[in-house]
Amino acid sequence: QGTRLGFYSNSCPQAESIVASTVRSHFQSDPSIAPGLLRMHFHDCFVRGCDASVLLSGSNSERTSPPNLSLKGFEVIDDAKTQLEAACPGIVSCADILALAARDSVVMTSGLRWGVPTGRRDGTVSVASEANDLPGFTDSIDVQKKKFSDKGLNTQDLVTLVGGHTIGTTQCQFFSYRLFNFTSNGPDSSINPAFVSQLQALCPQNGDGSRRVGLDNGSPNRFDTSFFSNLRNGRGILESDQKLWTDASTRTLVQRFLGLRGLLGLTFNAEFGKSMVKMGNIEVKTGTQGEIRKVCSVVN
Ligand code: HEM
Ligand SMILES: [Ca+2]
Ligand SMILES: [Ca+2]
Repeated sequence: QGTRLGFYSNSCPQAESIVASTVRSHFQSDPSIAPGLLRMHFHDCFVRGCDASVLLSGSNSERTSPPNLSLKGFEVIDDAKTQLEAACPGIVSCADILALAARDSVVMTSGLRWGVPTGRRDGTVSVASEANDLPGFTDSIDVQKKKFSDKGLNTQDLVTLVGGHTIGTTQCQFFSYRLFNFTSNGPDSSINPAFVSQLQALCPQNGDGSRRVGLDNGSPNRFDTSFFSNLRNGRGILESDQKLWTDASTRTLVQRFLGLRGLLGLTFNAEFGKSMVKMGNIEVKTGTQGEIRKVCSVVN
């Protein structure tokens, strides 16, 4: 693939521990950085590969595109980078810092640890319109599958990785349209009726669209299978999430994560690491491609 475990073991042996301690200390003062960093790595990898293009600032950069406006955790990456430049100048890429920080974020929320292959190099281009490669919350399962397969990820990777919504929050504006006049008969019928009223109370019509609600209403701070149980119970928050249950082709995978009788079980936390390694290798730059940025928000 071009990346490998322990790429920095000789050139910067403290690299992984510096990232881990930085993530831990920020997490202790603000736990919301864990879902923030996981989502940021996904948004990086789906646009020009995992090359830290998402971190570049500028008037027409990816950061200015709608799905990236609510990304969180840039200051964590900058903090880790500052420490790494002091310890091993010019060695550790921003793309690797982000990949490691995403893994450490899952560990902080009680997920299973996986080894992150490293050796990514940083890109020099970031274009807002390319964020179109990212899936949207109204996308059908066919479109979600297509956007993942375009990046070399299969249907199992899709269901597994969207399971990242077991932590973190969404703003009301991304799902409140499901609660009121979704059809002429009212709310989206795939939402459990008892849950509709709870969500209406959290996100009233004409209320503050930037208010935040847990994507996994059962355990928003814990990396577990509760997100998949919710889908089974009509308690998915995003339209795209609930469709993983309403569509037969992805429902079986959700059922396998839930260990439902008669199906070959799949262990979510173990599969998550495997799919993250695949996602983390999307179109990576290695060797002499790209550069090692000195500051993660600007090219050298
Ligand atoms: C069909 C694919 C996906 C769609 C449509 C989607 C959409 C969204 C949306 C709309 C939000 C709310 C953003 C906000 O309100 O700020 C969100 C949050 C989040 N997404 Fe996804 N997502 C998808 C896949 C993924 C994947 C593959 C991962 C990670 C592996 C991921 C990780 C997260 C996390 C952790 C959050 C919470 C962010 C926070 O609390 O700051 N998502 N996603
Ligand atoms: Ca990228
Ligand atoms: Ca959870």
